[in-house]
Amino acid sequence: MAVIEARNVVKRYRTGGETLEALEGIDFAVEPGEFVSIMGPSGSGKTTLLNLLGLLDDPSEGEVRLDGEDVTGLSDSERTRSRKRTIGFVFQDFYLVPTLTAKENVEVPALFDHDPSVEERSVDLLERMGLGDRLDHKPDELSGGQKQRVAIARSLVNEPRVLLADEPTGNLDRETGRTILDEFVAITERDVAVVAVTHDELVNEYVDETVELVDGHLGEDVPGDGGHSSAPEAPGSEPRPGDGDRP
Ligand SMILES: Nc1ncnc2c1ncn2[C@@H]1O[C@H](COP(=O)(O)OP(=O)(O)OP(=O)(O)O)[C@@H](O)[C@H]1O
Repeated sequence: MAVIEARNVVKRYRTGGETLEALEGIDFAVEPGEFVSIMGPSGSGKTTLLNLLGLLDDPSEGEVRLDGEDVTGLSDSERTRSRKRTIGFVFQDFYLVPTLTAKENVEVPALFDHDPSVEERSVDLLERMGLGDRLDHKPDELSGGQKQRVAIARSLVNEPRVLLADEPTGNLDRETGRTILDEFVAITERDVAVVAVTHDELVNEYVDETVELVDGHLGEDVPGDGGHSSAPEAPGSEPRPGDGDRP
């Protein structure tokens, strides 16, 4: 069953007396462990769709389902709870807190849970991302790719089942982009679904499927290269730093 699904979703924005239909009836679903990219020209509705899938915004019509349950009618607090339990976000600009260390940044989404295991989870995630020797570095002491990996670790701290990423390789050089995409593939191997909005063709070497958005419509689905099962340059199944410590 799909972990997250949009059914016939329409999104209209009203500004200055005008109505713009940004999404015109979208059906989209992602299964656990699937890696899907959403591509399309600027203004085609990609971020709008990602925000709806991430329960950051409500559709004007249609349904968004988490684990088969329609979440469109939920109250704000119920929706926040569902979002926190199920969904992690990776933003293009990282949004790390400059005064906090890498370890503290990863702990931020779990801060109010008073969960004593959060520090251990943070260290574990950063080690998995190959940042075991950068735990106490602040963002301005890290490279772009390292910052992105801290942001990915942070998105995973509440053990989400879906990771939504907006232009995850947008600010990175190619080699660092590949490292990040390898991380995503490794995450899907833990049954987390990954949805990435992107303009970057490199992403398509790694995904199971690419969907095209054009003017608020979905075009044809294109099977990806299935990086995590076949592409030799996508070694998602290789051991990652820190994996050896895991049971
Ligand atoms: N809050 C808003 N209010 C009014 N119009 C909006 C709002 N957000 C987006 N739009 C409009 O909806 C359409 C889709 O925008 P969206 O940001 O989803 O596109 P996108 O495909 O992510 O674009 P890009 O690749 O440039 O980020 C655009 O025409 C945009 O101007």
